Amino acid sequence: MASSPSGSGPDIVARLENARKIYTMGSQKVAALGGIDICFSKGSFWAIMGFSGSGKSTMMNIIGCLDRLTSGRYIFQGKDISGLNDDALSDIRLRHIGFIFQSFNLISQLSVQRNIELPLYYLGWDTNRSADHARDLAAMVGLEDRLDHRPAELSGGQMQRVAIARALATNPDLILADEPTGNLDSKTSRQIMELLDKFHVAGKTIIMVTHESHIADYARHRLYMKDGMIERIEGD
Ligand SMILES: Nc1ncnc2c1ncn2[C@@H]1O[C@H](COP(=O)(O)OP(=O)(O)OP(=O)(O)O)[C@@H](O)[C@H]1O
Repeated sequence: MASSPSGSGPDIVARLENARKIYTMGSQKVAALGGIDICFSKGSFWAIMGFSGSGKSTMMNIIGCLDRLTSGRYIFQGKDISGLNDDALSDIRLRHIGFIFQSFNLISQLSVQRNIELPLYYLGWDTNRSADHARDLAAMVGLEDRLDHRPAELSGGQMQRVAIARALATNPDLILADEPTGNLDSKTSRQIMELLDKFHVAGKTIIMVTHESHIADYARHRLYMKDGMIERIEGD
């Protein structure tokens, strides 16, 4: 089974159980997530869609360990991590999750190579080993001849390739992509999606938020959010 609201075992990367996130604004409460059950299997490729305010970012922030549930459980790699503190969550982010953002989020003062090496630096990798690995990753995304460039000297598509290489650097269990083609033209978007698809075919688990249905079509599962709930799931 590729995915389902229920499910357990080693083939599941991430699972939300009755996941609620309530924001309190004065006397008003907003259920950004209203009690969601969903499983993301290893090697699956998901697109999360839905209108503005439907809860997509909230769900990605929870899955990416950037925020905590108000109630319910978040099981990551078989472990309930709902109650972990900020340090433990940031350690999970560093070791197990790769992030790709619409605005690339590269460090402008650092070269392509140094940007890709950054998570390895935080993991304490030896300099030569991380330099070799960064060069291999740059080659995987077609940027082996841009290693010494700064982000400002790259096109948008090339910047997103650097971000993808950086997201892959630690060989994460999960890649989260937030509107990865939001700042790119249609041809470059296609190239970026083909690259992500290549990594999906190689076994990576990818969860992506997008507003664009032709981008969502690259995913094997499409999850539609509405008012903090899962409205429907399409795909095999
Ligand atoms: N920090 C916050 N404080 C209060 N309410 C919030 C907060 N973050 C989100 N919300 C509310 O939670 C609901 C879900 O927001 P969320 O950002 O998850 O939606 P979204 O689907 O990602 O929207 P968009 O497509 O516009 O990014 C919205 O009603 C929003 O106003």
